[in-house]
Amino acid sequence: MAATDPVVLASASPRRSELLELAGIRFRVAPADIPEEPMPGEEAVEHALRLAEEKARAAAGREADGQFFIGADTIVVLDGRIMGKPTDQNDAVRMLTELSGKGHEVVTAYAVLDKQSNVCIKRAVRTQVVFKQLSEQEISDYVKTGCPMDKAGAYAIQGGAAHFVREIHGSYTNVVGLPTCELVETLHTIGAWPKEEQH
Ligand SMILES: Cc1cn([C@H]2C[C@H](O)[C@@H](COP(=O)(O)OP(=O)(O)OP(=O)(O)O)O2)c(=O)[nH]c1=O
Repeated sequence: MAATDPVVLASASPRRSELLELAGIRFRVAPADIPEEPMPGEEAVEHALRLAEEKARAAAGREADGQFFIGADTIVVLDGRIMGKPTDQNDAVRMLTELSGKGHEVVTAYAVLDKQSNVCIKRAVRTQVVFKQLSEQEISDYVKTGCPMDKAGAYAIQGGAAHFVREIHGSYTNVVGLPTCELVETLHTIGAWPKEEQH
């Protein structure tokens, strides 16, 4: 298989597709639906790395075509605790109330699997985010938009929660769902995306 074949993004996240498009990478989408509950005693970064690899391997196992598979997982970590997506609107209010006025970390792990050689490069990137103090009204208005429901930590930095963010240290795209600077480096390393294809 030629190294110029499109990579396969094992993700249903429209944000991840947009970020790959912006990076000029040729890809197609083959979502992987896997259970995302943390295992007992699993630490945050370990959890995200495991899910990223499982997503890449699930898509690779199912798809007849494709050599390089990208899986990713984004979580919000507050005081060492993992926040995934909210289960309902009350859960979203609870998460945003906890994040209000504090700093937290957004971890996105990705895995790039070469199906031919079974080489899998994994990496977790951390971004520090500080929220301003949020009022009950701000939280309730934001949750009513429905935007938090499919987002880790119940917020989208690229959407209606942009003005909640007082500080960000590290990769912005990592918070949105893929650390594209690091991912592009990994795609070069594994031979999935030759430099001459860059836009
Ligand atoms: C913190 C934050 C998360 N998110 C999103 C990125 C991810 O799509 C989502 C975290 O859920 P994930 O389980 O990482 O991804 P997903 O279920 O959307 O897609 P898939 O598993 O198929 O790859 O939260 C934002 O869009 N903006 C943000 O500011």
